[in-house]
Amino acid sequence: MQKAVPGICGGTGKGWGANMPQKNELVTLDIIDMAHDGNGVGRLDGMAVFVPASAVGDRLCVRIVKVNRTHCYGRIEQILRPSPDRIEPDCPVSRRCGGCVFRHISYEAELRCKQAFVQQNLRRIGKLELAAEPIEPSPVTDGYRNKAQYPVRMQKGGLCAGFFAPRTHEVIDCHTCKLQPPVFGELLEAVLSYMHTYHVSAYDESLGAGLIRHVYLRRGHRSGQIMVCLVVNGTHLPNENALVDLLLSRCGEIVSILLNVNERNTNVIIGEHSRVLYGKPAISDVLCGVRFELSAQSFYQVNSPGAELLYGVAAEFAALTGTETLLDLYCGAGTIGLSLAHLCRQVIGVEVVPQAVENAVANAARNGIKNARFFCADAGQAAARLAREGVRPDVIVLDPPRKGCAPEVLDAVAAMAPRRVVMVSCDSATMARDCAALAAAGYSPRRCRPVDMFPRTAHVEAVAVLSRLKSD
Ligand SMILES: C[S@@+](CC[C@H](N)C(=O)[O-])C[C@H]1O[C@@H](n2cnc3c(N)ncnc32)[C@H](O)[C@@H]1O
Repeated sequence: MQKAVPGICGGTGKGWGANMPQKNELVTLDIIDMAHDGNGVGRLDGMAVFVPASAVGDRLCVRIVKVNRTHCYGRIEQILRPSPDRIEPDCPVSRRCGGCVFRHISYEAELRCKQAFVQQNLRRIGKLELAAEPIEPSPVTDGYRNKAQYPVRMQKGGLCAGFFAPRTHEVIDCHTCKLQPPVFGELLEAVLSYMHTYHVSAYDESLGAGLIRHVYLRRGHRSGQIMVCLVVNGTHLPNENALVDLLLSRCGEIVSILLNVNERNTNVIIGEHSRVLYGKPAISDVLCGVRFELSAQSFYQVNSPGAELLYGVAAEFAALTGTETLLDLYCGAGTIGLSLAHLCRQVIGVEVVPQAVENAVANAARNGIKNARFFCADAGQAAARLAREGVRPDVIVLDPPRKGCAPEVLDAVAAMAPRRVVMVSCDSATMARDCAALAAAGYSPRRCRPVDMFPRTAHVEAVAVLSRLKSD
């Protein structure tokens, strides 16, 4: 336990003993670990204190800002002795926007944290005795995002656009983000200037009124093609031609300008229907040597050089020989399956978003890939149906959203008895849980390797492979 140090951080000097820390008290704290959301962790009488923007090795004067029964939260008042991992943060809003929780430590230190997060999840959640292989660093750590979704709101009498502050719908006004290419900031400012000129309103979620909700931008990393999609609480915008002319005058890489209609009271950003204001309904990009068409609704990994690494690890773990049937569940626009199609006999892809499936089908055709077919269905229902129909894939790739696989998906996967299951996941906690469920169903987790797809943020991707214990 660290006692408050009188004089240094203005603490009371009292020993904590069995006393609970009190809100607003100042304590001296050594940071000894990192939590999965990027907060540093210190201990007061065994009670965990979570401190944003701290680093292992820091000695801090911390103000207690929230006390719960088992843990509390603190805010740095003074750094008494800095961690050797510390660097000067290079973003003025990183603390407030909550995206880049690691801007204050070196990338090497961030990678060590992420390696430990994945390892802890395998052990604590999955109860798996599997050593995570060394993390693959991202080839790029800034400007890597190929997609941005800026909320637009009226705040304090002015137009604001940027990012939601953590756990709120308060918009942090920020037009440039180090994780995004600079052209995204220029396009956002063009939209705001159009809104000023033509008095176009921003969405007000408390009233369900106002027009522009989000500015959604996507840029093909290899192709350079840009999509500008305005998510609108309505079907039309004033002076649409002026908006198009302004955007095109600011950026020569735009191939698609869309008006996406979202009139629902929902946190889901993109609505179902889009109208083309200029160019094409989709952009294209090249990933792993395959050209992909991408609509606004289609999932596409946000860090393209990182995605090539990720898919490379998935390919290594899938160990295809050319004879296999590969089932790609949660396939998005078909990126994993199509990048592996030349290594197997056939690919079956399943995805729930219709526009992504349309993209996947078109992507197979435009790349001359004839051994891939795609279904629009819920992964659980499709897997159960394929299992009932006697489809026996040799390898199944699972790349679910953050919440992981539904139990019925894992049951159907086990019923199809593939030789190997490759799990690709952006949440190693749910991945560990799902690996444990497959282990209970007769699969042995063999390897796991983290891949850092999201530098400077708390997120990390991981790939695992499990093989069937019983061969029949
Ligand atoms: C993490 S993304 C992976 C997509 C693709 N494998 C890739 O790397 O681009 C997860 C995908 O699962 C889809 N999805 C979410 N829930 C689903 C469900 N219940 N059934 C099928 N697909 C689902 C999402 O639309 C998204 O495309």
